[in-house]
Amino acid sequence: MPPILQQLQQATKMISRRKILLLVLGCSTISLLLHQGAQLSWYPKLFPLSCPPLRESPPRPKHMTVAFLKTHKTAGTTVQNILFRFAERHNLTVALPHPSCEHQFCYPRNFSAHFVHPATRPPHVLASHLRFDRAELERLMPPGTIYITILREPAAMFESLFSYYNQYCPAFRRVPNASLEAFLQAPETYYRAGEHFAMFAHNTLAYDLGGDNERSPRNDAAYLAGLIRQVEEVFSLVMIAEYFDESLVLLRRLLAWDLDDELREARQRLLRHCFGDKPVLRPAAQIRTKQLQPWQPSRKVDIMGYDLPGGGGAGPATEACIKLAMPEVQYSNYLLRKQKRRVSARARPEPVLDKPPPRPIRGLEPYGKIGDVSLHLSRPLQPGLNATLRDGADTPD
Ligand SMILES: Nc1ncnc2c1ncn2[C@@H]1O[C@H](COP(=O)(O)OS(=O)(=O)O)[C@@H](OP(=O)(O)O)[C@H]1O
Repeated sequence: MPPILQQLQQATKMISRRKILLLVLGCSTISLLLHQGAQLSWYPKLFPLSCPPLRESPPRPKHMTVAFLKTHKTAGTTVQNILFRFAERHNLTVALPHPSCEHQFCYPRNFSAHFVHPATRPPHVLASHLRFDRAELERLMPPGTIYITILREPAAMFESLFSYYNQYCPAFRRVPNASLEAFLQAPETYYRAGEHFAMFAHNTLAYDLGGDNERSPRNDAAYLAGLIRQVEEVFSLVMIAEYFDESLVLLRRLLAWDLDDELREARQRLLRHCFGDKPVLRPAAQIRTKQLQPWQPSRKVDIMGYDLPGGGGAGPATEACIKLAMPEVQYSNYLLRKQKRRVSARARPEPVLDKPPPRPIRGLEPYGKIGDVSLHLSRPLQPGLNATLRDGADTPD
């Protein structure tokens, strides 16, 4: 090949190598800018391509109809307390058991709408223990109700059931020295299917969810798969006790409730004004404030709680603390009394007055006084308002 041609070939090779090198450099720079550009202060000026800031979507309205299936020993009381207090604050009706059903809607019977106290129907919120029955709950709750439940890792849950229902469940009562180890070594020695409260010793979660706790997944995998499918179909959220905080975040989002501030405020008030910075756990017998004594499943099991310093004493500050800290059984009773009064106030006919009432004096006590409201308000009272105001100042039994 003539030398000129050889030189030309070499020059072409050099140019292509340079081109490839430049191309590679160019690509790397663009890629670096695209991936790291956000951290470089000059990036937005060079590439004004970033998306416009997302416009904040308007807040969703709070969802006000909720049925929470409170399963046993799964941290459900905490959720129930949140729901009860939310309901009271928003003047919602809470479905509560008829007194003959105690505080668990006649558990272990299948839930029936007949178990609900008439003064608490139709409800917005339901959050007490019951055995799930979809058709009956749908008969009771308004259309559009969101269903929620909570589960817990079964071994921890069983341990909790064993100690709590030790004297309640016959299978546990038979175990010598109330020993969990002895029970676990030979459960069939102590367990009799079909006995009252037998479900606390065998597949409690399946039973609470309305399933058959005697069907073993080992012999009947299809049954269990079907039950799980039903649960997934009905419940919009299945909370998990081991992920309680995360579950609360999901609950709050699902219902569009703004719980953060309320929970933080309640906690601070409890610590600062009610129990002090280091609340002391006490056995129920040592809790002098009756409304704060937790419910005891038997004399042999001591469920602990908290007491107000000096047993509380009278006054609005004590009442506010009691309302915040009251365990669920007393709180259910308190809500029931309040809702019964609301219903009877609604049913009461307006009094027929011979003489018209004295004209209200404008400018005098514009906000009225609890217990003396009707004299000083410039507008006539709505039926039931007197009762509502008094309810706010009510002290539970
Ligand atoms: N936030 C949170 N996270 C995880 N675990 C929690 C929480 N709150 C309560 N608990 C534990 O739940 C057990 C009580 O459950 P319940 O409230 O459902 O009990 S009950 O069925 O109403 O009696 C009970 O379990 P044990 O202590 O193992 O008995 C509580 O300690």
